[in-house]
Amino acid sequence: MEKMGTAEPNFEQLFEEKKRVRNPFVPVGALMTAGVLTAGLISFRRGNSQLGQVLMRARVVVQGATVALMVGTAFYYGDNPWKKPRRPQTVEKVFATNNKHDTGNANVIASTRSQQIPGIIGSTRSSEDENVRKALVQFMEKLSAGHEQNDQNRGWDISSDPCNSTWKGVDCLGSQNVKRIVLNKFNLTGIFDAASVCTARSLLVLSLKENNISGFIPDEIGNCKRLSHLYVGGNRFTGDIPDTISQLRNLKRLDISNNYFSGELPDMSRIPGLLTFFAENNQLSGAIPDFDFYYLKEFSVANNNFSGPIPDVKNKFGEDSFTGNPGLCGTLLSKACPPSTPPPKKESKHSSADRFLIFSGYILFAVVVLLLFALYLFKKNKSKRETVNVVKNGKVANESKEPSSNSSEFKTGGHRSQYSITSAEAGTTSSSLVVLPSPVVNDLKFEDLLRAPAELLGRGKHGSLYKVILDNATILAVKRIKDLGISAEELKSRMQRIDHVKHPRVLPPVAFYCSKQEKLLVYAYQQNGSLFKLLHGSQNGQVFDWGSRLNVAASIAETLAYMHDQLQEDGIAHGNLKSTNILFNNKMEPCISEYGLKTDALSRNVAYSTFKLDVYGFGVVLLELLTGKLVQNNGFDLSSWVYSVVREEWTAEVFDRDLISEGACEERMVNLLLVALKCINPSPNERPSTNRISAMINTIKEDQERSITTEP
Ligand SMILES: Nc1ncnc2c1ncn2[C@@H]1O[C@H](COP(=O)(O)OP(=O)(O)OP(=O)(O)O)[C@@H](O)[C@H]1O
Repeated sequence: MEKMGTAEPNFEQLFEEKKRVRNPFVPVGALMTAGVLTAGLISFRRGNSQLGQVLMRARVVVQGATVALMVGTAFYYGDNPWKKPRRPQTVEKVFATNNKHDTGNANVIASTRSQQIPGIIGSTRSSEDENVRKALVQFMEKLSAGHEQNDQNRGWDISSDPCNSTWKGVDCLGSQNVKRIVLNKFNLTGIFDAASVCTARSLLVLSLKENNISGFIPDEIGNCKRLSHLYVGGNRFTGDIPDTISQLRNLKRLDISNNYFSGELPDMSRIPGLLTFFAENNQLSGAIPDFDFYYLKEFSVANNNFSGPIPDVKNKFGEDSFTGNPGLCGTLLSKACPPSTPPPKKESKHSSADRFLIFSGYILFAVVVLLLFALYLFKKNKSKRETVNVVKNGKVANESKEPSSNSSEFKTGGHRSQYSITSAEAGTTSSSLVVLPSPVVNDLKFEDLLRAPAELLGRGKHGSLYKVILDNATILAVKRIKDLGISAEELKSRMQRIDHVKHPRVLPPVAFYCSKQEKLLVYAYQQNGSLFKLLHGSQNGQVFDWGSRLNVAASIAETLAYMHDQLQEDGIAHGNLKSTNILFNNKMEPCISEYGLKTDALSRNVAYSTFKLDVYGFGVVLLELLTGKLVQNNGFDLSSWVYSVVREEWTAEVFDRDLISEGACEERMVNLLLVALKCINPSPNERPSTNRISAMINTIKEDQERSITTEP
């Protein structure tokens, strides 16, 4: 069930725009300055000295500043006049029409993207094509600068179609858009015009290995949003690796080895699912930044100038990956790190103006917090005087003697009645809240939950879900379960078992509460929403492409297989797997939520069938990914529709039209469909194990990867 609740960011914001700025305190600082100054001015002008009214006014102004802040932040994520280019722009922007693609303006991007879908807007599509062609020719001219033998640019000619002719190194992989550019050992001696090449927004693979290309990698590389493979190893690149590289959320393989890159690496942990990182033989320095070592398969930073401790590589990489960095220490290199030396600090890359804004941001932030705190104390005192807490039939209600506009403003728990628990219960059972070890909350009290305002997000068949904001601004999702049917002790051991198994892609409960009247499960709130929302919510013209869907399928299959393996003996399956229970964490990685809530798996037979139910649920998720259609009636409607279409041999009709327009490979989609059909087999015994499913999907993924990396 997907309804109500706060508006979630759209796909574009999540995947692309959101990460453009590293420090939001720059706009925050400036806007708060404006807000607080305006507050002061208003109060001063009206000559009002009553603390309450001044505070009230400040509050209004702060709210205004917050709105301005949101607008300002959106503005900042686009073309922000404060955001000065960090590094010299090596490539001038040539085509005015293309420049608008680089503005970061979501609307412009959305409209230009829709133009890329063949057949939607015919005439704009051809002018778009022409722009891409021009930009690509420009890219090649700059790459091959000064080489006579490169004339005719290896068939890269504005008058011909890159997908239909003789453009060397270009491949559209059966679609109408450029997907792969492989120019390895082309004796290229020019510079890398990322702004131009990234005009081809469908580009998945860019390989420039073993040439003599020099200069920087320009910031505009961040515009190649769909890039999954970037190989620039074996050139003469200099300068630092641009921060924008960490905006390439689809990047799987990155090779920058054997160049002259220097400076510090950006935060690579922001690229979820990076499989390869080769940076050996450069002059990179500073600490090795965070990587998602859980997923990395190949990694080397050997022969650079890195310093500080080697991060936890989860036993996946050995000494070879780190040798040749005299400043590095750690057990891998048999060189103990000095206990008191903190890891070298990253030097701030902000300009002094930025630093000033950040600093004033912090100060003003503190001032605003103090003001709000004073306001809070003032209101608390006031309400003590004016409000009587009346307990009726065990429910708490607020009754104001003198209802006023001011007092009503402070009844923030407007939705609270839906969530509130009898005061008698609150008073006697607070010790029953079990808080599991987690970085999300460490000292959560039952009273904190009761006190916090709650917003109903949805009412599913297993209960209701509330978004709860604690006093310290931590946001939680509290599931109020109906008919749990097990004792507090059983729930406790089940939750602790799930927590103990720990998989980074399973959202563990952070706390739970179980009494006769109430069963609550508390999770960290995931701002990025669910797979359901991504597939069926408003995407504002954004693309959830085949590669991303396949990654979600593979990742969930792998996670489910692990959980089933670990919890087989305990008989704990998920029990209610569906797209609303697949949530995206802050790195946009898909995570399984509400694992183990279905609690009727008590006998071996029932447990077995619950595991098979998970397989069915996963099959329906696969069908949703492939068809883009809504699930109703527990997936039964969707699976019977798919069966009927497949039986009549209209297989292509099954697939989401967005996938077809994107040019996704039909053979691989059919293969995934076959896996889905196996999973939804009406006979549970015929359904494959999750290990088998994961292996089958990985084969499709490898096949996909091979197809885009194989050189033409
Ligand atoms: N931890 C969370 N953070 C953010 N959103 C969440 C979280 N857990 C669930 N949601 C979302 O809140 C909405 C309501 O969740 P709820 O679990 O009530 O729905 P459901 O999965 O359809 O119900 P049920 O699990 O009872 O069948 C869903 O859209 C779900 O994706």
